[in-house]
Amino acid sequence: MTQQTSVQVRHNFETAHRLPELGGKCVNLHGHSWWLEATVTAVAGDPGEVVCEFGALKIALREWVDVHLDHGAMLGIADPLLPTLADAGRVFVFGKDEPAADLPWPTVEATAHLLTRVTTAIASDLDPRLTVTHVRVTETHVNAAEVHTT
Ligand SMILES: Nc1nc2c(c(=O)[nH]1)N=C([C@H](O)[C@H](O)COP(=O)(O)OP(=O)(O)OP(=O)(O)O)CN2
Repeated sequence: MTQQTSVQVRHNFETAHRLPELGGKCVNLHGHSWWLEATVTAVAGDPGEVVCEFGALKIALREWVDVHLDHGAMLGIADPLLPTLADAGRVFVFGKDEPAADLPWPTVEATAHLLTRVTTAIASDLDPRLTVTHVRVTETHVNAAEVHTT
């Protein structure tokens, strides 16, 4: 029987986004208090073994989120507001900035995939045997997206 042990960390960020392709109220530039929950798994480790040290994982994850997203805006590359806002402060551009160059709009689903990639790179740097098995991104108290990897 293969056993897997996971650990989970959380981080929050205050970030605006705009989804003109969805229509309705999402065309307005608006902010959310986002939460990221990332689950990192060690495959077939010793049951007494530490999966990864929480501090190292959180420092790296918080740094990426805080430098790229926190108190900034997430916009799509095709957003007509981009030229106006690009030089006005922190703007993360979906459809352009890595690792979201293939994700055209900053939906909660795309944000979950972006943060899965970021967490995967960080976990891999800490220990190549780690995998990121679950990432949940919450944009409001009632809206969230999850990425599961197997
Ligand atoms: N599949 C998706 N649908 C929507 C997304 C998204 O990222 N993926 N995003 C939004 C908007 O960001 C919007 O802010 C949230 O929309 P909505 O839930 O409709 O609005 P409220 O937060 O005001 O929710 P209430 O339950 O009506 O209070 C929209 N859709």
